[in-house]
Amino acid sequence: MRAKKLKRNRRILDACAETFGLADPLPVLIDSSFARMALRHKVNMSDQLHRLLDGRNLALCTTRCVIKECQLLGPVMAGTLKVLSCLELHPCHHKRATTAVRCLTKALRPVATEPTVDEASSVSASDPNWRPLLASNSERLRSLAHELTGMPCLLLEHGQPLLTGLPADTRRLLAERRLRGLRAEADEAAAVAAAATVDASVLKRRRRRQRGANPLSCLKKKRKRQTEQQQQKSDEVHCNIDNNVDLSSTICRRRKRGRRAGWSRRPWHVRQFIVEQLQQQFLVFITATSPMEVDDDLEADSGGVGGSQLDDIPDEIRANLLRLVGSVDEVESAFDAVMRQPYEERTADMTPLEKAKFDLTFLYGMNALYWVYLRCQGQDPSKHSVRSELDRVVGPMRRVQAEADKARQPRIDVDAAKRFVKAGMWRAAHDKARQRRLEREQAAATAADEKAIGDENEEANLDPDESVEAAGICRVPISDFGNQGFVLRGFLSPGECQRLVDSAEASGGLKPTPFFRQEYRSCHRLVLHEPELARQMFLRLRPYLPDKLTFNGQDDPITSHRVHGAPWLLKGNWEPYCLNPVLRLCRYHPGQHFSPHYDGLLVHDDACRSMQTFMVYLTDNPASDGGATNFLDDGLSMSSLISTTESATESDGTERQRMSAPQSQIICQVHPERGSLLVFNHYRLHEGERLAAGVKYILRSDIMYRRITAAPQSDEKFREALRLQQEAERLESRGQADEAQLISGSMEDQAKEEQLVCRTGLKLRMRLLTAKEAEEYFWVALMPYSWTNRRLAEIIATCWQTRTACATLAALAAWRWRRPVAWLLAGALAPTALLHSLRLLLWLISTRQLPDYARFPEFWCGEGPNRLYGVFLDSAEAGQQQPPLVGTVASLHLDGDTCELQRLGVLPAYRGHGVGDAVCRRLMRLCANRGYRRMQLGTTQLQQYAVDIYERLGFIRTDQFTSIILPGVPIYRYEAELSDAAGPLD
Ligand SMILES: O=C(O)CCC(=O)C(=O)O
Ligand SMILES: [Fe+2]
Repeated sequence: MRAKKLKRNRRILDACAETFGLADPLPVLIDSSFARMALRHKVNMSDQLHRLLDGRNLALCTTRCVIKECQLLGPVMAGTLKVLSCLELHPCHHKRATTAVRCLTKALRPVATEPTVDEASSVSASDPNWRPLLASNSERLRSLAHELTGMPCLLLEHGQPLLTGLPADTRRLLAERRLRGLRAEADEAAAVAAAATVDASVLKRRRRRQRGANPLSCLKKKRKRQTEQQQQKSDEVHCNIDNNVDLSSTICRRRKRGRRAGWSRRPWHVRQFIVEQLQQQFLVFITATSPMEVDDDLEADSGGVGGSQLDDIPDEIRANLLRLVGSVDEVESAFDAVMRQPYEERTADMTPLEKAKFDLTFLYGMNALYWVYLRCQGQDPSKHSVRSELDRVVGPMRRVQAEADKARQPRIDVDAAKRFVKAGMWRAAHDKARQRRLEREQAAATAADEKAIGDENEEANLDPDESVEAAGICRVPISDFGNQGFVLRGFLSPGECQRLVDSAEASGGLKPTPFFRQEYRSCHRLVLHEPELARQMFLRLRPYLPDKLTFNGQDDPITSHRVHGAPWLLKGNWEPYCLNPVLRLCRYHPGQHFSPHYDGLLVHDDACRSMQTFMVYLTDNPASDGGATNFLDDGLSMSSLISTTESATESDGTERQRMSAPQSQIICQVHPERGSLLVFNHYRLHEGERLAAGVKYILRSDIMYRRITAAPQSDEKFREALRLQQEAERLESRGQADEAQLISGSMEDQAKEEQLVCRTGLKLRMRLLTAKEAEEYFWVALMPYSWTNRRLAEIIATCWQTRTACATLAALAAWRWRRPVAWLLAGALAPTALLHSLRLLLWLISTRQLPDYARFPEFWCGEGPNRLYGVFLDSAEAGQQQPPLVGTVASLHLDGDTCELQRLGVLPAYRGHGVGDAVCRRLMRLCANRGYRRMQLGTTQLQQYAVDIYERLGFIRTDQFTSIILPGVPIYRYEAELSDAAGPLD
């Protein structure tokens, strides 16, 4: 028999002996299924079981009822009967034979071990340690035996006897015993501490004793010659871990053999080990800190330590202790949840990706726990081999995450796109062209010229015969937009437009846009990836685009060029170089529209980004049918747009709500003309007007620009900071908080700041706080409240103070001159004043009780993607060491893919510059990049500045109510979709 197997069996039996004590000889109850198998495979039961069970003395026995049942089964069981008859009889007390299962179940029950006088047997059932092993090939019986005895069982598999593992209850019992042992040790330490001063050496010795290789390591161990002392030390560690479990070899074996059936049991030991170690540290710490008693139910209650003892511990230590106990509990319950189900069962329904994620997370979790353990020991885990172990796991985790991310980007409807291509109606022209070229070649007429034309169009998707060049593209300006917006009439030929429309319809992929409310956008869309078509359209467009755009970094680029972006990132010359190959084909039916918006932009990096929208109308829609593209004045409040939300009954009888711009806000209109191209800078507020009749199709893309001059040297640091910050955010949003922390840590302080220019050219420094900074800046969180407070006070001053003063004066007058009118006046004013004081009081109380207010540090400083992210703004006056804080904004994780914008506040002196818009837009992008799809917020009618900002940014009011705190003041709930906000930070 293999040594490993023997070792395992020995460990199991030792554990049983430690938990229950084992009788000698060890009774083995054999049932007919086991005996039958033994007979079939010619197994000598006493010999083989003796060897299997580590050479222990065994007493093989059976019961009368088992034999009786065999007799009843007749000649089939004759051989088995013979085998069973050779065994000793365990007294089963059944005067009338019962079924073997019932009899064995009773025999296995510890209470059934009382001997009877009349039944002589060599099996000593009077022994209090009498706890038999069941030998049975019946699974049902074995699981019953596990429950009743807590002992492992024996079975025969392919003629080989096997010992099953320890039942879960026994393992738990064993762990408790060990924990109790540890407590006793800790109590001893307490006694020593009480007798003399704290014996620091105890702690010191413990700390040294635990040092050693990471038992969770999967790396190959370096063979070292151990000194006697080291050997002793490692023995101690192993005896602390578990007499029977060598964790490193366990994990290694798992890696080598894959996940066999026994795998799921192993991490239980790991968990037990870590939990024990943490608790042990905790106990030792408490006993060493003060000579007090440690409550026996330490881990049972919430705090873990009795109230009176808690009082003796200094505040800062107490909080840490309680957190430690709480964390240990959490760890335990998390592991329990995972371990409750066998591995195979738990992962049965998982996709390979989910399975890989589960495995890696588990591995990462175990190593992370060991990291915690080392920290508890006072060691620096970053210098320990657990560090390399964690690093090693992170690589595959990243790859798995990258795969998962891919799955989360179902932007292009691949099937529809394939059908679009397959339908090939718009490619027909290309095939036709090729055919003609071949014919022409064959005819060898005007070979050189024609071949040149043919080559040019070889891969063309656009129709060479319907060349718009011939018809002439006509450039038409829009208002005073200049190069920032114009129309190219006849950009696509009618045939090209029709083929695009037909192919889109044939693909069946035109669907409502996901994540958008119908009130906001009701048209249908097909997203395509067509690099060749994009390339050809760009070649046609290129002559009409400026050769370069120049940003000097001084002027306000947003007003002069109307593109999104920070000036320091835009500074320099840019040239148009391609169209975004991701094309969006939209269809409007009567009643459908697209509310006022700014188009999203595509940023590859700081040298390559989109700046202009490319939009071709594929249909003619006369002005009387609506459906124009309206350019809007964005200097006006968005609230006017919201207020024009209207409800209309469409021709099909459906009732539709729609947000649209009022006439007064429209600067100019472009009516759809088949084949016309509309080019305009992204940062132009516009809308797709409601279509009244007919069908409208458009094809949309983005014009990409790239840098032609080097980025300014001085901005190197900023770019690096931006890259690091994005990387940290990416990691953090994937739950790799530790790594994100490392990256954040490597960012220099100054580099963490970004420059932001607001609408009126005001430059600000914007800062994303780290958890640590957030803790330090905690007080800042109160600012928006104090502003609200001030605003409220202003309101109240106009009524409450004046009314109180009036009421007091009236009362004085009435008292002095005894005028009934004054009495009446005082009586009328006093209750209103009282009511307002009451309101103020209520507001103050509720402010302090707001859940997010109370838990603010927790949100700011908690790990993981649920954190609240804050952006703080300083004025960026040159040379100012400590620039004043001018505003805050933050975001709070709500649930799933929804977050909440909170604490937007801009000092009154800085309002009206577009600061609020800029930071909110930035926050929306940050949140969208983190995977949030929706952002909600709550505000009141009193905060008109904020309301305007939200509405400008596309937030839609979803609810309105009044609360007891501010009676009569409407409270609004707003919501915005973030799906278009995602993208690299610019
Ligand atoms: O349909 C229109 O006229 C406007 C469409 C639009 O703005 C867009 O798709 O982004
Ligand atoms: Fe648009």
